[in-house]
Parts: sequence; structure tokens; C-alpha cells
Amino acid sequence: MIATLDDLDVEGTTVGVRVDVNSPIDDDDTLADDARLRAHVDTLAELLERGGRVAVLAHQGRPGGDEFVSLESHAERLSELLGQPVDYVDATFTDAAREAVRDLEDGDCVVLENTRFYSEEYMEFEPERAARTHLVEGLEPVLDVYVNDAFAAAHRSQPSLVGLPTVLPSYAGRVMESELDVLGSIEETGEPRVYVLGGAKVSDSIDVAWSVLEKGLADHVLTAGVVGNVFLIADGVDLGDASSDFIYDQGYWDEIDRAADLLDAYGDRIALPRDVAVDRDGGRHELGVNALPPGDGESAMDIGGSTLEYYRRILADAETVILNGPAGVFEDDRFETGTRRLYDAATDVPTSIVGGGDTASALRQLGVEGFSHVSTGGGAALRMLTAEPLPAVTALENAPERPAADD
Ligand SMILES: Nc1ncnc2c1ncn2[C@@H]1O[C@H](COP(=O)(O)OP(=O)(O)O)[C@@H](O)[C@H]1O
Ligand SMILES: O=C(OP(=O)(O)O)[C@H](O)COP(=O)(O)O
Repeated sequence: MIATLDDLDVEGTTVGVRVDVNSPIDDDDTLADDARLRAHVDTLAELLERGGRVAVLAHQGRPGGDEFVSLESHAERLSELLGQPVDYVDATFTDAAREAVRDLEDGDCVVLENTRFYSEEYMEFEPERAARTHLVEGLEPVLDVYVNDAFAAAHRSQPSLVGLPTVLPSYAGRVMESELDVLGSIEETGEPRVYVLGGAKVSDSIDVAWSVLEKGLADHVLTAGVVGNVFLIADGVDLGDASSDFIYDQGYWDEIDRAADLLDAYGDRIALPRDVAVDRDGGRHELGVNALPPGDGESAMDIGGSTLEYYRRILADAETVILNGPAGVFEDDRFETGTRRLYDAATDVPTSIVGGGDTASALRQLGVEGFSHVSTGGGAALRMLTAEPLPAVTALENAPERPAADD
């Protein structure tokens, strides 16, 4: 049983709050999109209003990547969103960080530095070992309790996610609570249940497809994006050199065999694109699968109109739809149609659940609204849909005894 903020006596308590504000970053190393910050405002505002002393922990980017930057601009934006001063300290668990946490008064908030600036935080550990890392040993003495609101990172077994809840009384924040509530009760949603798997995380999507087909959770799996292209090749369609090279370069060549095995086992419940859109003479050109391969250098960038009609007919009968990943290269105006129209059709299904960072940003960019639930997580949501435990959630379940909250 995971405790929530309802179980926490917040006033005067120093709370380490792990959030996931991993966001797109501009060329000047500042925040380019605040959607993930907005998601955590309710949790943080509630803790502050209830008199908590809040130390925010988060990662940004991956070591060596362009988006591996400090959390200073995140703190500035958080201050605007919360409508109160938010301090930032350029350290995570050193003396400077601990002093900033000890100095907090009731209702104060400080953002600590990007946890991944410390190498241990980019490694995966068993919780007991994670509890002996520098980050956890440094912060544990200055924190009273730990709150995990970082659902989008809950599939990572990293110190700030599994080590802190091993040593501190721990609670799920409001984002974590609502994600677990919705994604943890997929089996109770109405049927027919349709999974739409698009985007570029091919191996994760094939794992999900296996799992939901095997468990009888999915009546139909509709494929799109790079996932759809891999299934087409697995089905014997010649998508041409450009798409094949892309799939090879992304390291997904072995996935073609897995997709073929899946088609052998459950082909009657897996829908493949009937046409694709390619870039021809600088414009969008649609080709039925019978007309493939495309011309030299042409790559399948989106699903076409007849696929959309086919998928819309399946969605029209669905009671539940779960979608992950764009249907095409939505960042390019010529290839956003598939994503916009497919996701738009999904909003008419009584229960519609969407996951994925790029998917959420595609929906915002394309102005598609009206889903029952838009998850903050990509990989975490996919993992949950396969009914695999999330290490950070397991760590919350196993957290030490907590004091009872005052009513
Ligand atoms: N046919 C395609 N060819 C190349 N890239 C594609 C295609 N369809 C979708 N994509 C790309 O997939 C990316 C998003 O996939 P993914 O990371 O799996 O989504 P999410 O973050 O929502 O889980 C986008 O950058 C999009 O351009
Ligand atoms: O953005 C995230 O995951 P997502 O791309 O699956 O939504 C999380 O912040 C986890 O980041 P990571 O995949 O670098 O560990």
C-alpha cells in the first residue's frame, strides 16, 4: 500500500520531492517547454500551502547530451508558476545543498541541482545499494520525508528514485497517485480495447504488444510510425532503402524478426498500415502498400489516408483506446496529418489514454484535446501497460514505517 499526501502531516516537515521536469532545452541552455513543470504544480503548491519545507530533486537530460543542463531556469519558471520565490542552489547533496535545505522555513521551496551531475545518479542499483550512494547519504540527514511525484522516471532504478524511499518515510505525490490510479486499472476499462503503437521506441512497443496480446488485454493493436514500418517489413513489404537504412541505423533490425513472430502468433489482432506518405519533390505523396517500394531516397514518414479510414473504423467500435507514439514525423508539416487525424479520432472513444513525452508535445503542437488521461510518462507508461513493476513504485511500497498524520 503506497502512502499519499493525505497520509502526511506536512506542517514544519522538510520534504524531499522528486519530480520529473526533464524538458526540451533551447540553444541558450534554458527551458524550452514548461509542460512537465506545470504537471507538478499541484503537488508542490499543496505541500507549500500546508506548511512544508520543500527541497525539489530532479534530473535533466543525459550525461553528454545537449539537454544535460543545470536546473536554474527550471527554478525560475517554477517560481512564476507557483507565484512565490523559489530558490536554486547549484549543488545536490554537498554542504551548500544541505545548508540550503536546513535554512528552509515553513512554506519555502528550493530546487537542488540536476541529480545526474553526479555519476551515481545515472547508474541503476538495487534499492539497498542505492541507499548507500553519496546523494542518499548526503541528503537523508536533512530530510524528514520523501515524496515521489516523478512517474515519468519511475522505470529507472536510480538513487533519488529508489534509494531515498529505502531510508525515509515515503509518499506518492499527486501526479504519481493519479498515474498509478489510471494506468494501474487498465484491466477494468471497457472493451473492445484498442492499443495504438506508433513512434520510434520499436522494441518497447513490441514488448507491449506481446504482453497485451498474450494477456488478452488488447482486442486490436494498430501500428503506425516507425513501429508500423517495422511491422510492414516483417510482413514482407519492401519499404525501400531509405526506411530500411533508418531502421537499421536505429538498431531495430532484429526487431523485424520479433515483429514477424508476433504476426505469426496474433496476426488477426494486429493492424498494419495500408498506405504510407513519402517526401516526393518537396511535397507529401501517398502510396498504397501494393505500390511500394517508393522511389530512390524516399522514406515512409507518415501513415496515409486509407490507413486512417481503416483505423478509424476500428476505433469507432472501441470502448477503450490506449495510444503511445506519433503516427508519423509530426514535426514536419507535411507529415503531421496522420498523427492529428488518428489522435483526433481517438478522442471520440469513451476511454482514451495517451502516453509519451513526444506524443504529448505532438498533441499540444497540433491542438488535439479531449483525452480521458494524458500520461506524463513515455517509457514508464509503456512499462506499466505491460504490467511490469516500476522500481520506484516498488520502492515506495516497501518504504519504512511512517508516523501517522494528524487529522
Ligand atoms: N515514420 C517515421 N519515420 C521516422 N520517425 C518517425 C516516424 N514516425 C514517427 N517518428 C518519430 O518518432 C518520434 C517520437 O517517438 P517516441 O519517442 O517513441 O514517442 P514518445 O516520446 O511519445 O514515446 C518523433 O520524433 C517522430 O518524428
Ligand atoms: O523523459 C523521460 O522519459 P520518457 O522519454 O520515456 O518520457 C524521463 O525523464 C526519463 O528520462 P531518461 O529516459 O533519460 O531516464
